[in-house]
Amino acid sequence: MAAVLLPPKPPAAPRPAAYPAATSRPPIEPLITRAPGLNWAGPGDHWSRAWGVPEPTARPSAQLALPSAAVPARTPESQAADDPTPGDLELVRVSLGVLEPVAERATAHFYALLFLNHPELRSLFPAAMDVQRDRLFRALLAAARSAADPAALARQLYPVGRSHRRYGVAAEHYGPFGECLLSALARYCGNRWDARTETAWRRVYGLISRIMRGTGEDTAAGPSWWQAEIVSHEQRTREIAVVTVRPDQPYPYRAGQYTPLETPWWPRVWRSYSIACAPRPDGLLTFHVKAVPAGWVSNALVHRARPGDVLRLGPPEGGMVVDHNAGGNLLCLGGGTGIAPIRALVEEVAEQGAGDRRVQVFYGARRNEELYELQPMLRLSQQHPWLSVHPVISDQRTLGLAGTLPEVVEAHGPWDEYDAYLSGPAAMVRRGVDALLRAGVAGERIRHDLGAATTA
Ligand SMILES: NC(=O)C1=CN([C@@H]2O[C@H](COP(=O)(O)OP(=O)(O)OC[C@H]3O[C@@H](n4cnc5c(N)ncnc54)[C@H](O)[C@@H]3O)[C@@H](O)[C@H]2O)C=CC1
Repeated sequence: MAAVLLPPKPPAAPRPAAYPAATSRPPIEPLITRAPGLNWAGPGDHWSRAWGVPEPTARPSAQLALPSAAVPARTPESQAADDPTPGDLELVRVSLGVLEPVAERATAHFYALLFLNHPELRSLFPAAMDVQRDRLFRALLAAARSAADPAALARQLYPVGRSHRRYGVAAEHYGPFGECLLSALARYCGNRWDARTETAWRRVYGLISRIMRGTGEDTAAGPSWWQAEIVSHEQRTREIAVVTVRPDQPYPYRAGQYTPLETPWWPRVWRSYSIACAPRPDGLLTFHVKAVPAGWVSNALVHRARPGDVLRLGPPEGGMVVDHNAGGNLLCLGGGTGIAPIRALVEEVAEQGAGDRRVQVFYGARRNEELYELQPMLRLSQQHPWLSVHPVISDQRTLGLAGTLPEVVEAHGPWDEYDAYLSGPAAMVRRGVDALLRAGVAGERIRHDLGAATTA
């Protein structure tokens, strides 16, 4: 019943080589500057520079430079360059067991050391560290657990290395990260920390940082971020906006994928949004955004963003894509703004040719007025005889089918001849998967990117 992730294919339509530069606008004051308690790093930090200059170029690798009483015959630098031995991996595994119960305190100690000894690195992190706090440290620990399988480790670290590039992490930062990581580990491993354990961790961290630097410098993989100027901002309801942007260079993706997005109002805070259109010849991308309570990015996008403002996009992610060679019928459940990727999938089927496919879209909301994308979806169904669009309302009894999406779709089964795509609130997707399984859809034919796209 897990999502089936297909590898993305190159975009169908060729794109122009470059787009016009973003319109010049007065600088935006990040909202974080009005919340001094959140520790805003200030103008001139890495984020600010990221908006004005090209991506960082690859610099010579920095080696770990730790004061060490480890193994006298070897320098710390040369130890970090060795691959870990089976004995090293066992020592790392044992120390991870010791660290697990105190991971929270070790994390806090790691960041305290990092920001105290390297205040210039503070600006690589979001102003509010609540979500971020565990991320880097936990990612490093998770990577250390996988170090026995270098191929799996490389797969695990590839997206991490790529995303660190858009956070402004450069090759020379890996030395300070490693230095503080080892100090935090040493402190929280207590008397289980000795010279051999330190050497083992140096080698494991050396391996991790070599892979991360390699993926970060993999320019063949394309840019690690795009600047994208807002070209239209349509307020569909009080809380929902449809935002269209023009990336500064071609942005290859597949319908059904989502993109990490950063606004100038909340530097270094990235949220994922599904792209609500199939790749277009003019290269524009559309997003559906609902302002949710305490959602910094979504509120800024709905209530502040205007044409001319410039966002940053990360590379596309997600595998909720259609296999156009397979040709089966498609059943799509879009709940609320979860209709965004469903619309993109329908457009892509229209471009590629539906053939014998039938496509059934169940589009759910709590109230009539929240079906903000119903008219465009109905127009598509009038243009394409293979497409049916069914509005579903759960909290009113006035329009379309009555009930929650999972209930209604299950009642209209069986669906055993369909591939299913779900997008919307997490609870809806989970219940939807269960309902589809009961309605005869095979688990491997159910696709979603649960939890990936967000509106916060
Ligand atoms: N903006 C985007 O690009 C995307 C957004 N999403 C996610 O979609 C969600 C959309 O939120 P809203 O528009 O506020 O949706 P909503 O809360 O108004 O609900 C939309 C639909 O889902 C059903 N539903 C909600 N909770 C349910 C439950 N527990 N069991 C069964 N059905 C349930 C409702 O009955 C309604 O039909 C957000 O969580 C967002 O993160 C997902 C993919 C893309």
